Amino acid sequence: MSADRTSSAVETGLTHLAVSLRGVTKTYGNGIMALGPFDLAVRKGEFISLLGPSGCGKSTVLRLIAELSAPSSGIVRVARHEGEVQPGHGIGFVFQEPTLMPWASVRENVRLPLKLGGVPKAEGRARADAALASVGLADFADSFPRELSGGMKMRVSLARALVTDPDILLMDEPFAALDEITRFRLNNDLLALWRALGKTVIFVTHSVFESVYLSQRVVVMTARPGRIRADIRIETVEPRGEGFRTSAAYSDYCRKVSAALAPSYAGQLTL
Ligand SMILES: Nc1ncnc2c1ncn2[C@@H]1O[C@H](COP(=O)(O)OP(=O)(O)OP(=O)(O)O)[C@@H](O)[C@H]1O
Repeated sequence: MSADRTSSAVETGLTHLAVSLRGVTKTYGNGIMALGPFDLAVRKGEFISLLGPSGCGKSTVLRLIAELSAPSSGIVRVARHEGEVQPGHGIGFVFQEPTLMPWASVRENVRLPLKLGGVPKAEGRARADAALASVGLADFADSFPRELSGGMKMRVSLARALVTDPDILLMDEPFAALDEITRFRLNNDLLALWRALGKTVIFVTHSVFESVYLSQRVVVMTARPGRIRADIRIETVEPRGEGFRTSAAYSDYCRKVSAALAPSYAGQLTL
């Protein structure tokens, strides 16, 4: 079966949902069964994290949603705007590596998706500058990637994903390579952006702490083939900030998520 994608949210039956995966499996050409059966429903505007052991299929889930890969069985549905025709159009993807073009300015890196989409240059530059401003890099549009820190490069990557104004942001371990202070700052900035822009975010991470801090729901997966082991709602006073990181509720959620991730280690987690 192939992904089921039609041109409007009403037709896909996804009135309140941004993404729906039902009975989805994925077996790669080499015979590895990466996923499933896997079921997931993500509400519009929701921030969820996928957490699970290495190789359990987290990136595979993102690739299926972005239509970079087709399911072996089951149905993948993604809500679309009326009139949206190109696959992946309403989706922004951020990877662990910023993958910037070293020869191009920051502005031109961010403008790339618009350039590929045929948006006129002046409009593209204005939109790239606005996206850069939204991630705090208004003053770096004319810089080159080699002049930026790791955290700033990741901000550029985020701006490039946001520049097309996607409804859904897929983030595959975006902050894993950054030092902890930079990571915490980017966590807070991402939350502020999410609150301001109302995007649906599906965030892959290996970090229990990061998943609990960021998400409204943490979806814990089993080892390959990945299935859902636990779906844990994180409820706290919003907007959450640094106070949440040091709260008893945060520690309790981290323990709960760790217990779901690796039941045998749960008792050893000290915070
Ligand atoms: N294109 C591919 N061809 C063959 N096997 C693949 C392909 N992509 C992924 N796999 C395999 O499928 C499994 C799931 O991979 P995936 O990258 O989705 O896991 P993951 O949970 O994101 O892993 P990690 O946490 O290590 O990044 C792994 O065993 C991987 O080796």
